[in-house]
Amino acid sequence: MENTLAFPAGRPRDFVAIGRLCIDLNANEINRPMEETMTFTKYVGGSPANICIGMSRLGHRAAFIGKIADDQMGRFIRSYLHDNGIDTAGVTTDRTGAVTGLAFTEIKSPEDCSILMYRDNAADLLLAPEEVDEGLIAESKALLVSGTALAKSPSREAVLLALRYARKHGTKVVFDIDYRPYTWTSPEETAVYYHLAAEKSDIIIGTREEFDMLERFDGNAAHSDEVTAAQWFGCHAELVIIKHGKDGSIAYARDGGSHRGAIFPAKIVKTFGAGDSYAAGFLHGLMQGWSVARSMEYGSAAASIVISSHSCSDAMPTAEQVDAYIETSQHA
Ligand SMILES: Nc1ncnc2c1ncn2[C@@H]1O[C@H](COP(=O)(O)OP(=O)(O)OP(=O)(O)O)[C@@H](O)[C@H]1O
Ligand SMILES: O=C(O)C[C@@H](O)[C@H](O)C(=O)CO
Repeated sequence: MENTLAFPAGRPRDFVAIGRLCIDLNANEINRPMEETMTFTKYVGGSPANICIGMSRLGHRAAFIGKIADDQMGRFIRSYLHDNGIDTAGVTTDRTGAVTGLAFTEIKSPEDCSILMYRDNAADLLLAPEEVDEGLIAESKALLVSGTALAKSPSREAVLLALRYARKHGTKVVFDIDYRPYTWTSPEETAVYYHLAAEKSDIIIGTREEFDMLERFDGNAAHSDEVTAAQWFGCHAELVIIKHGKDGSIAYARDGGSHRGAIFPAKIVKTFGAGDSYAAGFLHGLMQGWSVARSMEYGSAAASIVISSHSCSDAMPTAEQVDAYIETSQHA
């Protein structure tokens, strides 16, 4: 299954992400409920932030468009992005007293993990359309849109404007559906706004459940991956990737090709972070011009590295780490 995606050439930046910047507080006392957890380790979090950090770790010139709180957590996030080589010129600071979203993670067992979200008055959802830098998008080969940023205004309008800029400048749009129920008011609202983004996207990545959210009004009652792919090829999509957890992933191309990606073995600490690291590894491969199958393999290896780690952002691997993981796994 060949990679026919033609990312625009000759641009100063490879990748720009728009959306959530938050803080992960991952339980240190794992394999127990959060009621029994007394200490946490702080990491930068937020799905698009994790993916952007992953892309930068893999050697890409990356930037972020978002909003942080005017407090210690906001300053920590900005410093971390900067220290990881990410251009933060597009990250604005809220001046209204908004706070940083917190993601408390509970690791009851390697397979039983959950996230307790504190998202009231989160700064990231206050990103306004006039704060979206058209030049950042025009100068980038790809724009990553993370679905949760569509959950509330004015972030919703900011994302829709970013999509317009991307289409105007030929910047490839990657829509990571990223459904997090805590921010939405209803599944119907979610489906309507997800649709507006998916219709303008070149690559759509999501789990089966996330596509079901997106396609709520589209009659895919059988939850068919093939029906999902065909629907989005009718819009702008060139690639549709459906993630299936430990059962791997499947990719469909507009030209009719498809490929089922396997997983790599992992000494799982926690399962979350798999999607973000998979997306970073997969997009890295596509932007290198690799085949879809090899890109999926890279994403899967990156995912296994991150789910074998305590953090998401901190654990995002370099290309050398992914290469070594693949090499070791193939000889195991
Ligand atoms: N238990 C596992 N073992 C090995 N690889 C896994 C496992 N779970 C997920 N992966 C890999 O990560 C990819 C994405 O995982 P998943 O389908 O859970 O996405 P997600 O739900 O978006 O992840 P997240 O939990 O970060 O939200 C899978 O397609 C697979 O390649
Ligand atoms: O995206 C979120 O809000 C949660 C993330 O911060 C966390 O790292 C995670 O769940 C990654 O998938």
